Amino acid sequence: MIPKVAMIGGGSWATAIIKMLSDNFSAKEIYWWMRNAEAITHIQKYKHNPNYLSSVEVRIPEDNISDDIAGIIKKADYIILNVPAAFLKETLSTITPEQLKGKKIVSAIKGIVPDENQIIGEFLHLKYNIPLDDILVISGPCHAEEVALEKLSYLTIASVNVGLAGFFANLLSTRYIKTNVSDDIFGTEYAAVLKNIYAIASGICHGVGYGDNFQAVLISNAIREIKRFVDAVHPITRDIKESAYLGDLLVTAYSQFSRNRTFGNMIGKGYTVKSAQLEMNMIAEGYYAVSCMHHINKKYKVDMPISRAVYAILYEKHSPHIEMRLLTEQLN
Ligand SMILES: NC(=O)c1ccc[n+]([C@@H]2O[C@H](COP(=O)([O-])OP(=O)(O)OC[C@H]3O[C@@H](n4cnc5c(N)ncnc54)[C@H](O)[C@@H]3O)[C@@H](O)[C@H]2O)c1
Ligand SMILES: O=P(O)(O)OC[C@H](O)CO
Repeated sequence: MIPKVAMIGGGSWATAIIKMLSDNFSAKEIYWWMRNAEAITHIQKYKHNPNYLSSVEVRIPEDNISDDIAGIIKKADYIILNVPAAFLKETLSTITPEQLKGKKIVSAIKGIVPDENQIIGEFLHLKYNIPLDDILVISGPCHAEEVALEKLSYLTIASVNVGLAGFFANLLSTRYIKTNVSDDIFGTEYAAVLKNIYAIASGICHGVGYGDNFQAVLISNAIREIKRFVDAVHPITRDIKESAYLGDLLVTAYSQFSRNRTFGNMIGKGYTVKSAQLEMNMIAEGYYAVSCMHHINKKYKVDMPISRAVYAILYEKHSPHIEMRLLTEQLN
């Protein structure tokens, strides 16, 4: 049977994954939901997303693109969730567990559901009764902008059902996309959430004037912070140096394309949170994630000085200069 894959979300990562699915040679039907009706009309007419990665040619049938989320979900057996975590509940607000029953749900989101303080897999399992065996996670290191340029990139597909992860990985592989499979769904998700926070820290440091030497210290402390946290939440044997953990942290903390780093840089340079957000047409997930992590870590009590400093700057209005100066005393 030909797999039917639906993309939920119209941003840059959604556009990049649509490109991968289209460039992959195996037979499949692709459906695409986005909330912006004007963008849909534009894509149907001109074959390009007007708002994100507009150089990417969209080669799916016009009728397969719609703003009717229930209709799109009904047609597909693989549903890729790809809106920022802050909007996931709102996006799925009209969808019932019954409508998702029997479908494989793939999270391309790197964030935490606000209020629930749950990673996406947990949220899908608890709120929509999706069996863990039917949940998959797509992780990087991979930036949408480089996918658009067909720069060689590696993805990790995680699921407790590694056979399913392997099958789905084969739908994404192309000349420029290589895929790995992992069974560490919780560690992969949490590491992806945390690295956005450390990329904000990296941007703040750059913004207040620290150089590459200190940034290297910050990031080597950040990977240890990630390891402490994922080991506390889901203690299995894992190599934190694998690309899905360390690689994802490095690309987000150093890349010119990173929204989180760009956002942090603006905060370091003195922008308020609101003005930095207005300046960017894109979402820095780490801003929302650091607040959720602050609450989640009340339970685990893991030592996370970098995450705590970012929270203090973004949510308690502490001075980036002072907070980063205090942080330097805690790193090694
Ligand atoms: N861009 C990347 O390179 C990349 C890579 C890996 C993972 N991700 C993850 O993919 C997810 C989607 O991010 P993105 O990069 O595509 O986002 P983006 O910043 O490119 O686009 C923003 C998206 O948010 C949507 N949006 C904005 N306001 C909304 C609202 N009120 N309600 C519903 N939707 C709204 C927009 O329609 C658009 O789809 C995030 O979790 C991100 O961490 C992104
Ligand atoms: O790299 P950023 O900061 O654009 O974040 C988006 C995704 O989380 C990348 O993995």
